[in-house]
Amino acid sequence: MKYISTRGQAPELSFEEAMLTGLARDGGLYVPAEIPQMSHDDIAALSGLSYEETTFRVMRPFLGDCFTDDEFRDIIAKAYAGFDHAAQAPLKQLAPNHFLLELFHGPTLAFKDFAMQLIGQLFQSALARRGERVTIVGATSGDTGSAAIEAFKGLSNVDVFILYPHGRVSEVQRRQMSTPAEANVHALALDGDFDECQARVKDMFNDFDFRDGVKLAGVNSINIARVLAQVVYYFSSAVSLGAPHRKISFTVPTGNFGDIFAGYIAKQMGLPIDQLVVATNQNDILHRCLDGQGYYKGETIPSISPSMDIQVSSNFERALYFAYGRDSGAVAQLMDELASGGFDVSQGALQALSETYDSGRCSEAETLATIKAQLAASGDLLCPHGAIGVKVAGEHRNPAVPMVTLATAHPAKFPAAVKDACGIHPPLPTQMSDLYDRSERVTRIANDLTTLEEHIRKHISK
Ligand SMILES: Cc1ncc(COP(=O)(O)O)c(C=O)c1O
Ligand SMILES: N[C@@H](CCOP(=O)(O)O)C(=O)O
Repeated sequence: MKYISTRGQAPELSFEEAMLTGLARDGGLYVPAEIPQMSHDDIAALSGLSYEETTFRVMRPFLGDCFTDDEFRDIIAKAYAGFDHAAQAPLKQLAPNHFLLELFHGPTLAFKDFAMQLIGQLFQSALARRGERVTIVGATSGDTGSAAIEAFKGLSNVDVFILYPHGRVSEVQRRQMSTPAEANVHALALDGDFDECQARVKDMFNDFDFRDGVKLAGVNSINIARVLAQVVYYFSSAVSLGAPHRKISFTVPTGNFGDIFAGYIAKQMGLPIDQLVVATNQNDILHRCLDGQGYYKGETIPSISPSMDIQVSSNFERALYFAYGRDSGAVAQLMDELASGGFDVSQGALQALSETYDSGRCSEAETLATIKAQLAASGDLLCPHGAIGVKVAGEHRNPAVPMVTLATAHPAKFPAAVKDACGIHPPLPTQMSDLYDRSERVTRIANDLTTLEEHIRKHISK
């Protein structure tokens, strides 16, 4: 199994190499050269299996010969042992044929734990075998950072630096990043927005002296292993609702496009997905683009769903790569145009995108109203991101096809917005009930590449 860059100018890599590399050296993103197929019978055979066994069967073909079956099973078992629900990703019925996929039962209460816990184990195993160490640098609008810190804290062969936009994450998200005491994890509050955090991370990858000097690795969804781990819950949820014998639709609260792109891969593998609906907040660049208005960056407006306050949606590059028929030259050209403001999508590619994705947008007022209405209707308390999914799903779904909306975070991560919506202050689960009492360790830092690189060089373990 080989991985190739969306921009076509970087070496082909194995799964393990792609995972440890992060961004391709031509600035592109790795994708599988071929997408493994699961037959109708392979999918039917997932029925009744544990989440761990489903992970093994869905992900195994992507790994090639990088890990043995026994190693991979052991890694999966460790990754999902800390989830607080026996089903890891349980489904709840919200309304007839509308289901909520709860992805917030991991240690940091967001869907990021599914991939991050797994790649934390994969990194440890690969680095120990190779006798190597890496410096992980990540950008976060709140959830990737906390999940990465949780997964990698205390490891001797990894230093982790997480850039988050100062003042633009929830207090719970910030504290999850700033309170771990382990010396190998570092929360950096950048003077800028998420897009600037992500741009500086990509700048560091594109500065080869720095990249090679500190042995840079990435755990954002630029890392294909992150996305592949997220493919699994599309299979587990669809099968428990009757796939492959019937079609299932999904609505995904979307920002950096990693989660919904995992749904696209599941569909390409053979999962009978009817609709894949992109749900955006007021930062609706993806919705406008899928609506045929081109991909043009605007100002990011802070919202009550801060994790989705994104204009430069990194994985959209992967979606474009497939929509342009794997034309890496065309993708490279679009990404050049994006650097100077934006681009129009060709008619053919737009047609391909619209055959795969539907999209909708949810305003701030609609998000609040959905939290309140869902609580009244079914007793379920949604986080603002999940609420955006529920609202957009309601507008797009075909009532004859089961719709699964992804609940990407626990409401307790965004208590102020939830309280505003319905008057309830969702309590933190007991394992983190003292989060507000723990002391914080954050470095405020300028949005400047040289300053960041100096800071990282100075603080990596020697
Ligand atoms: C809670 C939450 N919901 C939705 C998203 C959007 O997911 P993606 O960036 O994979 O589109 C994020 C951020 O990634 C998030 O943290
Ligand atoms: N919403 C994300 C943004 C980064 O996304 P990623 O999937 O590329 O890591 C966050 O919470 O940080």
